[in-house]
Amino acid sequence: MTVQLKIYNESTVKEICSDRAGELKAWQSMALLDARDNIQQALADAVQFGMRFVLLGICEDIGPRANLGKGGAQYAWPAFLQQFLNQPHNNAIAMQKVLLLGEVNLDDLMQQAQPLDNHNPNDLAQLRKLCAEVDERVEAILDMVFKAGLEPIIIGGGHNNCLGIIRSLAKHSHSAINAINLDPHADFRECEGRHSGNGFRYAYQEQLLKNYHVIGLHELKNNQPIFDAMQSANFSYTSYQTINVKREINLTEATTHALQRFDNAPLGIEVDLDSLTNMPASAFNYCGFDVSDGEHYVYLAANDPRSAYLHLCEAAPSQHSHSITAGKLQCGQVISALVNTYLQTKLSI
Ligand SMILES: N=CN[C@@H](CCC(=O)O)C(=O)O
Repeated sequence: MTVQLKIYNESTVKEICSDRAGELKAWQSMALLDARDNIQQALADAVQFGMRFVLLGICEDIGPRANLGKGGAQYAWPAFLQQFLNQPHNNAIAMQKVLLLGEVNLDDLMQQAQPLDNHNPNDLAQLRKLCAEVDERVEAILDMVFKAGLEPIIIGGGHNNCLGIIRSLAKHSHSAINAINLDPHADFRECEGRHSGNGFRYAYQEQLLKNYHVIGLHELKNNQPIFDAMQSANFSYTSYQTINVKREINLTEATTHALQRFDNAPLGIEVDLDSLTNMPASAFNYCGFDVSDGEHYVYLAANDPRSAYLHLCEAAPSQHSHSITAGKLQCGQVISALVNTYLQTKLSI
């Protein structure tokens, strides 16, 4: 299979970046892949040159739409880049260790998905088939990233993309993996065709997910079969109600206890941006966590030496109630804050 990857070069980056005399911006300190070479070799060379992290974008809303949800998740990655690349560079984060790889090439699939109406059963089935194709493309790129020994940060698109990431990491580590997820939804719906609400269920069915814990799962935003399936898989959660309503346990304790229960298998850090209050997303949430809670969760999980990737998904700038411009600013800033937290934490351990 040809790897469907749009590798960024200087001109891609310059289109969205600005400069200022007397200061360095993040983009001026980061590396791009030298795409003249074979990609796998170029990634290996990047490691030799001191790269540790890879930024990879996924510009799709096929998964959320295939889950009967709303579109717009394809705009999260460019919104993130606009903010993140233009932030000033200083000693707080060694951006020299960050490789801006590019984005999964999904242009053809997005084009096929564009006219489909998820209220029409035939179109819905087609969206789910396209989502399975997205899975394959995500997996193929991550195979190269993990093989090179790089740590990916995957941004944009729906939560469906956890499956491609988990398949790749499990293959690379020759074992099922563990995942922690800040999310009001378990995304453990039945395997009825691929979409953003069943990535962890498929991973479990494929025996790629050993243990799975959801932080902030909303007791009233998941159907009973999801709770039953989570229980029979022996997976766990700490509910939003337990943390924020009854306040029986705080976010720090909930996350720390969950991390302590995992074994030594590689760990995926998952954040559904709809866990945060007022984030533009398909499942817009007025009853969620603050941005600083999200940062704290990422900080705790990134401090765990088993953590192997960060996946930030479901933000959809076009779902902002005022304008897509306001949505891009909000998604860009919040996703950047989570990436900054991850990098600062990982670089300090
Ligand atoms: N990844 C999110 N899944 C949720 C929300 C669906 C939506 O409204 O987009 C779910 O399946 O319930």
